[in-house]
Amino acid sequence: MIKGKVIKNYNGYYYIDLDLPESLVECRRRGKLKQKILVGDEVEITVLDNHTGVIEQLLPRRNEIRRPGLANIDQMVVIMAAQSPAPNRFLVDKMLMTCEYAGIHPHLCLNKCDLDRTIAVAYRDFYESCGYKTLIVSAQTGEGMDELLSLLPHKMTAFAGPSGVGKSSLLSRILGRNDLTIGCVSSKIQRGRHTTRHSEIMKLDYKTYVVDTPGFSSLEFEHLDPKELFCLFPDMIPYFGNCRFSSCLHRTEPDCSVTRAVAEGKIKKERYETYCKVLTTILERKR
Ligand SMILES: Nc1nc2c(ncn2[C@@H]2O[C@H](COP(=O)(O)OP(=O)(O)OP(=O)(O)O)[C@@H](O)[C@H]2O)c(=O)[nH]1
Ligand SMILES: [Zn+2]
Repeated sequence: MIKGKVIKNYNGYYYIDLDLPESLVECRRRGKLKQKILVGDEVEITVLDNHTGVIEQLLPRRNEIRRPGLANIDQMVVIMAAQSPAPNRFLVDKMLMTCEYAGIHPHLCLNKCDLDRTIAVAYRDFYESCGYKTLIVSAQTGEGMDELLSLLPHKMTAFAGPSGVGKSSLLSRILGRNDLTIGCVSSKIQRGRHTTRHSEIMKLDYKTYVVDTPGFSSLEFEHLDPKELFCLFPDMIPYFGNCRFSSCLHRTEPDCSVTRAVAEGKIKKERYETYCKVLTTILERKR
């Protein structure tokens, strides 16, 4: 059996990249294999002839997201625009939290810096000080593209962001700079707004993949235990654990190490506000 990666799932066929030259194999799955297979999954296959085969086994997943279904994402680039549409800190926070929840390492990318550099720099300074790598780019002028490209080798990188921020434009630039070794063309990412979108991984180079995540938005956090919410804010974690009450949710409780850190400016007020806002939603839904 040979190991490969599912890069596309279409009409019951799985397209497996074996990471060899010219090695895209069209596979069916073995009937007894009951688990759902996602794009991004690592599998073991039997090759039947030149380019067809059978998936025999699903290998363990490192992480997964549901909408769209994708597995084994090494990093997520959360894209916002510096302008049109205007960025929104609460939305950025929620997307970062969604990545943290899924166990995916996020970076932030401010596109359209040609339209408003001041906003882009303000976002970068803010999120870099929260510990997130933040890039300033322009798909239009090409500024910052080298730094973005330097993040990609030997990883599977997913791109997410609200509509209109320039995901397709950035991906086209990324793909245009590289030879695609398998039959995926960049026109595939220029689909219309209302067509059915399925995730398809595009291969840039050896072990280097990019994937758009249409429909990936922030998680609804209603199923999260209120006590776990804190773990989704890596910048706040160092101040956690010294509260008087072990049940502390860090709002109005006395002698709380988190609210103290906010008052001392060690935790950013805006991040703490996101925490409180999401916590309120979780608590209301639990009622
Ligand atoms: N000024 C400027 N415009 C840009 C830039 N990147 C993208 N745009 C424009 O922004 C608009 C939206 O870009 P898309 O690449 O379609 O955005 P998207 O995020 O893929 O949008 P959806 O397909 O709706 O998810 C287009 O008109 C692009 O030409 C940029 O860096 N600067
Ligand atoms: Zn507390």
